[in-house]
Amino acid sequence: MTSTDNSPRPYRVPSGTRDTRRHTPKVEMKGLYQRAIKESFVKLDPRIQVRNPVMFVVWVGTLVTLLLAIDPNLFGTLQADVNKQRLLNGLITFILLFTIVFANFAEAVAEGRGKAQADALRATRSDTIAKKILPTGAVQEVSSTELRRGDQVKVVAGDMIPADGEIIAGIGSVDESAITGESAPVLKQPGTDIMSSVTGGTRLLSDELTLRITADPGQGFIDRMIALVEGAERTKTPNEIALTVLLAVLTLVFLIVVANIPPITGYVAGFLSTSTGEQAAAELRNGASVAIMISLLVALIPTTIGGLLSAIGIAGMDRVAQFNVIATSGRAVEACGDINTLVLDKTGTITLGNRLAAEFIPVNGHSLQDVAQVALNASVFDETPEGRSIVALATQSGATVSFDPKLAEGVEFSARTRMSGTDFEGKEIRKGAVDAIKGFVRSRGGYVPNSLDEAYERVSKLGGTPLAVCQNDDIYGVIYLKDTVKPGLRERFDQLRRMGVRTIMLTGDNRITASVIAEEAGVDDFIAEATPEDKIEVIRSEQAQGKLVAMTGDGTNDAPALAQANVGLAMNSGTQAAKEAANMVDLDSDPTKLIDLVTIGKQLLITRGALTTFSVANDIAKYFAIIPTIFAAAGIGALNVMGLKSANSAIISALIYNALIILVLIPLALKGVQFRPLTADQLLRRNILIYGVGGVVAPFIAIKLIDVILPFS
Ligand SMILES: Nc1ncnc2c1ncn2[C@@H]1O[C@H](COP(=O)(O)OP(=O)(O)OP(=O)(O)O)[C@@H](O)[C@H]1O
Ligand SMILES: [K+]
Ligand SMILES: [Mg+2]
Repeated sequence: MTSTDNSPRPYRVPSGTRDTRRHTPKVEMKGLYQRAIKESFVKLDPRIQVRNPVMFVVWVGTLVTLLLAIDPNLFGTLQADVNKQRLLNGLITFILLFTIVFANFAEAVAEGRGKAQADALRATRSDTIAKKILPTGAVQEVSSTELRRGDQVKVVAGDMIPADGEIIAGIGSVDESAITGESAPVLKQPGTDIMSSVTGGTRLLSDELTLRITADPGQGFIDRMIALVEGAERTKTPNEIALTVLLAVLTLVFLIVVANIPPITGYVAGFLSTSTGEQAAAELRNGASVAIMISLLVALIPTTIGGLLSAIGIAGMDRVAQFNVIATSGRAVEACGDINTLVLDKTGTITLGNRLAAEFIPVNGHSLQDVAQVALNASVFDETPEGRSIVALATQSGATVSFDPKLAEGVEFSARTRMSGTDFEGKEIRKGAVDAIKGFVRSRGGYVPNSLDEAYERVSKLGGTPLAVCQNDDIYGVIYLKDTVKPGLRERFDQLRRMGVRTIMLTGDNRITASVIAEEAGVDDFIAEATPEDKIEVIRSEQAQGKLVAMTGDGTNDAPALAQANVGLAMNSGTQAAKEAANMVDLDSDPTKLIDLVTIGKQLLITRGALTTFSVANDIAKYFAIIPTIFAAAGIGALNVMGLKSANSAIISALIYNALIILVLIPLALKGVQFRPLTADQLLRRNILIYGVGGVVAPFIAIKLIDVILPFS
């Protein structure tokens, strides 16, 4: 028989700290910045700029100031030195151009990592020769691009797996480092939900597999990954659209404000020319020239957030990818940040998942040897890790299979019956959930001894899974399947609670076991004896209360629930059905990663909120810094609280600050603001305090400094 050493659910014990769980990017960072600098200029294309209303206003403004640098009197004669005006307008054009270039650079750097990753992936996707199995049974060598969904192929050790597929025969170890970056080989085998699917572009290291192809050319997992990391499918999320609309409205408001300044200054200048003199009036009219008004407009509209918005979104998806999770959309990543309820299954998610047989407990007057014997007979065909561990323990206890397996028939485990077993010579041998076996025995006129409940309670109170074993109507005993709660989970659930996320454990196991494990792991709630239908029902009822639900799963019977959840995280080791239903796939098959994803999603939302707050606060501060200086130039000095040198110096300083702040904030946009596990309300208050107040103060200080440094009079 197979040994139980190979636990098919790979699990790395979480260290609690994030960085060891994070994968170092597999991409070459060298050249990324050079490429981004080049891209920053390519992105000046108006067809790209027009997608971002705020930056497009800057783009149009740059064009107009460029024309004004060539002919300063384009919109009417100014009473000023033409060469001086030309120089000033040229300088403004230059700063505006770099405002756009810096914003482009932010986006290009954010995209760069994905592009490099896509190139690395593309290299693995080269055409390979596949051994196609013809209907006659003969094997024909064809190009992998000729394979279609439903074809069968043979793969031998050393071969590249030609396309995504489901194993129908054979067991083998696969090197999946091309997609996961993890060099340890992964054992693959058919039958069970777990580990039966393989990905095109990975390599078979040992043995031989027969596959059924599940994806047409260009539709495979790696193709999808390339499209995703490259951002080909990146569309604005609903949140991003809402924010873009808000920013466009703000831009319009400032456009109206700025457009009203020249009439006002013109009116005031009229007075000045008769009272103070013609010189002051001219100063004021020049101060409200078209080039200056464009500069003012750019300084006031939310260019900081407008320039960084897409970089923040791309970086969020990238952070998810660095955790080895493939998200199908930016929307899925954002949804993680809004999650209220996290649904986790017990076995393999909360516990280590290698439920191994630890003990046989006889009941009903049977001997230990009898239980081992019947348990072995019941498990001969059971390929689940539980089944194989029972075979191993029974064999250790000296039991041997007492019939010819060729004459017997296996009864596969199903989550609905919660039983599995063997039929031979008219005997029905079963093992399964205690309730299920009780029902089975009673329906055959059998009797349920009290000692069964004692054994059942003993195992359950230890947090173990009790399986009852019977032959026909006779209950033999209980198998104690031992499982361990993963270390460090309590802290992670506490953290989620502080973020306002409720955790629910779902299990097919009995109530006592469920409550013991729930207590030990520190989840908020649990549901025991859950059928696959119950899983969807739980998600639906949470959603009916207006909550956003996330769930992890790996089995085919998890697929409907994964599709129903707002965030469905499928394990890469799981079935194709689960992976297709989910909107995220974890390449490491570590279900607790959902906790990291919630953190990443929240951080994405907070980063966007923080930088929006900062940007708008900045613009308000700039308004009060610049407007008074324009009037001060005409001798209305009381308004110039900041004591800036001149109207021109104030404008240029503000513009330089406006461009540089984008560059300065790129690292923050890409890395995300510092994250604390707090509720949304607490985070909002914290953000307004730091980024709102900071956003008002920063420009005053920075503009004053630049003004002092600038060689203007
Ligand atoms: N191989 C098996 N043979 C017979 N019975 C089993 C087997 N595996 C599990 N059972 C019984 O069926 C119940 C449901 O198992 P299943 O693994 O489907 O649970 P689940 O719904 O996925 O929840 P979880 O994985 O969180 O425990 C188990 O609690 C156990 O009593
Ligand atoms: K601005
Ligand atoms: Mg399960």
